[in-house]
Amino acid sequence: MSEKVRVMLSEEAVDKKIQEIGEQISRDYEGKQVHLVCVLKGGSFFMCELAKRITVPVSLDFMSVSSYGSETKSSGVVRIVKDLDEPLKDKDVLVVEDIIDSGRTLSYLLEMLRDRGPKSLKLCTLLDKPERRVVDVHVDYTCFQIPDEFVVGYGLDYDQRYRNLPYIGVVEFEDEEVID
Ligand SMILES: O=P(O)(O)OC[C@H]1O[C@H](OP(=O)(O)OP(=O)(O)O)[C@H](O)[C@@H]1O
Ligand code: HPA
Ligand SMILES: [Mg+2]
Repeated sequence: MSEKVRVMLSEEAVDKKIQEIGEQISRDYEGKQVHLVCVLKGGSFFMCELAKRITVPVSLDFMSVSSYGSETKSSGVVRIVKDLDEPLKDKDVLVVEDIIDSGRTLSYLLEMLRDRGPKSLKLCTLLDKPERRVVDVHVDYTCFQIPDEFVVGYGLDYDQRYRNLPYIGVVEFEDEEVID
């Protein structure tokens, strides 16, 4: 089997939308400092691009939770692999994710972060696959709603590969040509 990636959202389309969302966040948080919480690894590319486009003061922190392993669907088990360095008490926290799929990861995470006493807690995602939702999650900022296809690029992986693609694509599998 060989793989190729079909483009779903071009680099230009993604960049343009991140700029728009960055401007919207800058307006909504005017006069405040926004504390971005990146969910590793998937959220890292989006978080960096988004942070560059926010014009109010920004601070950053990172956490890592694991729910998928090398599978293409959620196991439903969410495990904290790396916790945040800083407390969230009285901060205006914006969680930054690459994708909301079943909603299991974020519903678990938001509940846990809310217990830490942030002044406000909002969620921003690059991609949302509403058809796949199993657990309800309120998303404050969504760049793109996409159909139920397994996507890669801009931080999203297939078995840890393709995160570095500067666009969103779909991996297509093809049979190798048989050479005799
Ligand atoms: O809505 P859900 O069904 O819970 O799926 C979304 C989560 O799954 C992926 O992370 P993954 O656990 O694969 O880790 P990664 O970010 O390191 O790739 C993705 O980055 C989201 O965090
Ligand atoms: O479509 C996806 N691609 C990569 N990782 C994911 N995690 C949940 N959904 C996806
Ligand atoms: Mg992943």
